[in-house]
Amino acid sequence: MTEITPQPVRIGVLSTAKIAREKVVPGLATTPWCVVHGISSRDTARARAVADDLGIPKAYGSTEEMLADPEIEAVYIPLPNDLHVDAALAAGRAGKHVLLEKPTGLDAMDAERLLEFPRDLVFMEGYMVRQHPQWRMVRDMVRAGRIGRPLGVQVWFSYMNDDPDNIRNRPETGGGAALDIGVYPLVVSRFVLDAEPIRLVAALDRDPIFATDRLTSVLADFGGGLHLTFTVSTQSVVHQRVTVCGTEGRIEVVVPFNAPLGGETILRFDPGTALGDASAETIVVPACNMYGLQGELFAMAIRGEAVLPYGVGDSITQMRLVDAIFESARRGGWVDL
Ligand SMILES: NC(=O)C1=CN([C@@H]2O[C@H](COP(=O)(O)OP(=O)(O)OC[C@H]3O[C@@H](n4cnc5c(N)ncnc54)[C@H](OP(=O)(O)O)[C@@H]3O)[C@@H](O)[C@H]2O)C=CC1
Ligand SMILES: O=C1CO[C@H](CO)[C@@H](O)[C@@H]1O
Repeated sequence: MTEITPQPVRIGVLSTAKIAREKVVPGLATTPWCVVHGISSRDTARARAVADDLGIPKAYGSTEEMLADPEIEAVYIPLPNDLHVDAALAAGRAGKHVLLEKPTGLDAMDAERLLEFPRDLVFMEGYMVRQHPQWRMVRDMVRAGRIGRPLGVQVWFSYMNDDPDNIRNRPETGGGAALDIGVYPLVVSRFVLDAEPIRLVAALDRDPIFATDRLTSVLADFGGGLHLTFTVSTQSVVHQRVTVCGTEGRIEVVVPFNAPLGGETILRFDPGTALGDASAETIVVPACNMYGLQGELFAMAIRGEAVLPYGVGDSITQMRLVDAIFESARRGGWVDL
């Protein structure tokens, strides 16, 4: 049988962001479904230098220049969070499909503007964790009843970043723990539990200089005796771990969010018959590049070879949850969703 070679989707990368240079562009090179054809920057020389470095044919000195190029079919948007929605809408107006970095924008009102994104173009948000097989495995195990009746998800996710110039430490660029990483516990628990939170309560601590939330803890009630608890921090020892617990077992996701690219990852399944980790079984998840898998799904959807399970509606839901975190912290109580 002849194998059909896809016509690769020509993607333009909208900025020389660190995530683009270090992870997403190399990830996109792992799939035959797309090719990075151009990169733009506020600075033409920077775009050219990064293009040469990464083997990208075209470089542009502005977003507008790249969006005007008919050779670019789709764009990947790794801009500061406050620029996400405007850039996605501009790309849509130019007829380009969009892969938008998380979080969608600054808040739900910002995200709702994406309802104007053309329906005949593909829109995908870059929650790369949903493409990692380790999360598919966890969801399959939960669905198969391996942990009995699910009761809750517990998450810690933190890093140390005290650089005042970093977009994560600037309120005007959508900085802070909730927006940068609080979105991940929400997205993975909604993914593995196949359920939505009905209310939440949150506490947060703001950096006195940056004014961003640097330590944010949330209890989200999914109803029916199902809870998510998480803490995220931008100024803590680096750590990330997720435990999904049920009546008959628990699954620990050892590197849940920044899973190594091209390296194995580990899940631990523990039926809880002995204390500590004594009864835990180690499950090795084969190496993969989740940014490559994400780009492949995006490109396949553009070519009509895949249907995306999430669209703008899901992005708005995520941002409503983040809004509720801030509202709860402000009001000091439960917020119904
Ligand atoms: N999914 C994931 O794993 C990750 C996602 N992200 C997301 O990607 C996005 C970018 O993050 P990150 O790579 O850390 O950010 P960077 O600060 O490294 O990159 C942002 C880029 O945006 C461009 N830019 C345009 N206008 C501005 C402006 N006014 N201020 C600053 N930069 C501007 C700059 O590129 P230029 O100079 O070329 O114009 C800059 O390099 C964020 O939304 C973040 O949440 C980040 C890391 C991982
Ligand atoms: O989305 C992201 C992936 O994780 C990082 C933390 O380790 C974040 O800072 C980044 O924005």
